Amino acid sequence: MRYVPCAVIDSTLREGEQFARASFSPAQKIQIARALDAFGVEYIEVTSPCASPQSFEDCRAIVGLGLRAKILTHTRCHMDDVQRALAAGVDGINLVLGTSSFLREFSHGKSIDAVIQAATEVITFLQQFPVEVRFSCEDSMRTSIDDLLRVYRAVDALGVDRVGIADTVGAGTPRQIYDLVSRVRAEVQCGIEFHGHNDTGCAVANAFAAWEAGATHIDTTVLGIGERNGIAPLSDWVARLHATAPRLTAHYHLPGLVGLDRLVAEMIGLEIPFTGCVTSFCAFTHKAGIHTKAVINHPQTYEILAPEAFGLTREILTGHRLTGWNAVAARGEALGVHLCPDEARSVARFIKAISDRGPLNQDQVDQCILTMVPRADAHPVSAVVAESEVAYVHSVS
Ligand SMILES: CC(=O)SCCNC(=O)CCNC(=O)[C@H](O)C(C)(C)COP(=O)(O)OP(=O)(O)OC[C@H]1O[C@@H](n2cnc3c(N)ncnc32)[C@H](O)[C@@H]1OP(=O)(O)O
Ligand SMILES: O=C(O)CCC(=O)C(=O)O
Ligand SMILES: [Zn+2]
Repeated sequence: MRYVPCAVIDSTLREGEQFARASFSPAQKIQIARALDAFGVEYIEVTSPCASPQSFEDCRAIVGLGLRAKILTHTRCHMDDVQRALAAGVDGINLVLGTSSFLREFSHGKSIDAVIQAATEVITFLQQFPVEVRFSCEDSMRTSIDDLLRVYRAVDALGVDRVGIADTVGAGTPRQIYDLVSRVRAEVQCGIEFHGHNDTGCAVANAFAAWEAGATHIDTTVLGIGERNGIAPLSDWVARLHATAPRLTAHYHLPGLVGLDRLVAEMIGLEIPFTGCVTSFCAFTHKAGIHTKAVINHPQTYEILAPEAFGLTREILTGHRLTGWNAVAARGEALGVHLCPDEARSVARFIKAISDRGPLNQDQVDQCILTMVPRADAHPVSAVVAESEVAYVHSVS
């Protein structure tokens, strides 16, 4: 299958600012924008300059950095908002207007005809300016397909650069997203941006399905931060794409991902989630003996991504009751100690027995190997683990 490229629109500085714990200072926004640009995202979306006086200043300051990434801002479909966006000097404006009956009734009160009228007024006005224009139907997944296609056809005919499909409440399944994007793909000439929330755990899968169906742009945020529990995390999206088509991630500075996640995690005062595909502390950590034996022989047995591609290294844990002699022997080699299989088995049995009382750290495991191996033949530790030995190993810090 031939995969087509897909641009990332990173919205850490817009959707991410809507995260409960986010409140970025101007300096932090600039740090994030520079780090995203160094990583190589194609677009950076920032909060509407209408949100507050500082939001306008921050938007202008980010535009003024002269980054390679295009700077977009996200505004309501309203003349005042887009005029403010133009004044901030952005490269593009991501217009949004809700089309589901929920939002038409309880948010802005407009009919679909009125939505198209508002879109026409704003998009026509923007065409005098050298800015990219995208029009998104907020809550697309809960909008009737007829209404949705009417709006997309109308704005496509007006010449927008992209339409946006927004799964605003994470309602969609990958199959539904695939079907919807395919329908839209068949109707419009312009690009298609997908923005998917993670309320039901499908954000990355849905983004992937959108791309497979013809979406040209995918929205992400660092760590997935956003309203409620957020959207597709940049690292996870890149991991997914890299595993499928590494040539499509070749232009990104992949080793920059972990620094980006750490930067934002520190700013919001949270840990990088252990579920993070690339950047979690355990993304490349192998534990159980069956796994570690095979990984030592050939990492791809239990790795779909190579940690080296992301500037990271794999870790083999040996100090626990699930360990195996192959992992112990490999650790011995790393310490410059050659263990024959029987010696490694003896040490592994010893580690298993004592780690039934709790895991050992690396120093403790190394002490087991270094202190027991010379004795392994003479006093196999297979039979009984002496209390004194247990105490000794536990006391090694
Ligand atoms: C799903 C999403 O994440 S969409 C993006 C969300 N982003 C934001 O909300 C940005 C931050 N927001 C803000 O700073 C403020 O809400 C502002 C400046 C945009 C508007 O503030 P206010 O004028 O005080 O209005 P408020 O926030 O109470 O309500 C939103 C207004 O926008 C209207 N509105 C909502 N969506 C849209 C839209 N897409 N296009 C045009 N108008 C809209 C609502 O009907 C309401 O209008 P009203 O003033 O006639 O009641
Ligand atoms: O503009 C868009 O496409 C998305 C807006 C948004 O954040 C959402 O609908 O969740
Ligand atoms: Zn959103």
